[in-house]
Amino acid sequence: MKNIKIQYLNDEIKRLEYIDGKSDWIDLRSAEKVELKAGEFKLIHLGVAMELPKGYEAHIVPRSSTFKNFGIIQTNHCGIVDNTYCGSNDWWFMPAFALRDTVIEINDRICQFRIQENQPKIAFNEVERLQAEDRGGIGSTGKQ
Ligand SMILES: O=c1ccn([C@H]2C[C@H](O)[C@@H](COP(=O)(O)OP(=O)(O)OP(=O)(O)O)O2)c(=O)[nH]1
Repeated sequence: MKNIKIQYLNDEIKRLEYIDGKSDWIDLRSAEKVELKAGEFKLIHLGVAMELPKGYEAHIVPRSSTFKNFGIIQTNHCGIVDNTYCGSNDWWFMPAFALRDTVIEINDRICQFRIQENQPKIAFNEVERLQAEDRGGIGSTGKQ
């Protein structure tokens, strides 16, 4: 079990819930009423800021139903919340692009997140030519 310090924007925001035994992804809600026209972009306030456990980051993705419900896509596809994004002004946002006119109400569940351990430290060792057997590049296994 990990404990996460969390700050909410106001009392109106429904509190986050970890639902044991279902999906371990946690739904995030819009903290504002958002009206977007087709083709508009907005960083939608998610109403939370968190101090993630040491050595963890968070990944934010849309819910599967988000496009059907709201006609928006998350422009960064997967948002990464770094461990250092942990202070009182470090609010979480969903960067959203509307493909149709849409209205998102306060507390609508628009995306989801989970925490994940940081990768190990990495050193890049440059070589002239890799010696491992190659796969023939992208698309080499065909269509079916
Ligand atoms: O969907 C997202 C993605 C990121 N963030 C926050 C957490 C993250 O730690 C910070 C910066 O994200 P990132 O490093 O991906 O963005 P950047 O464009 O490189 O901004 P910065 O200059 O702040 O690093 O923004 C969100 O709230 N939502």
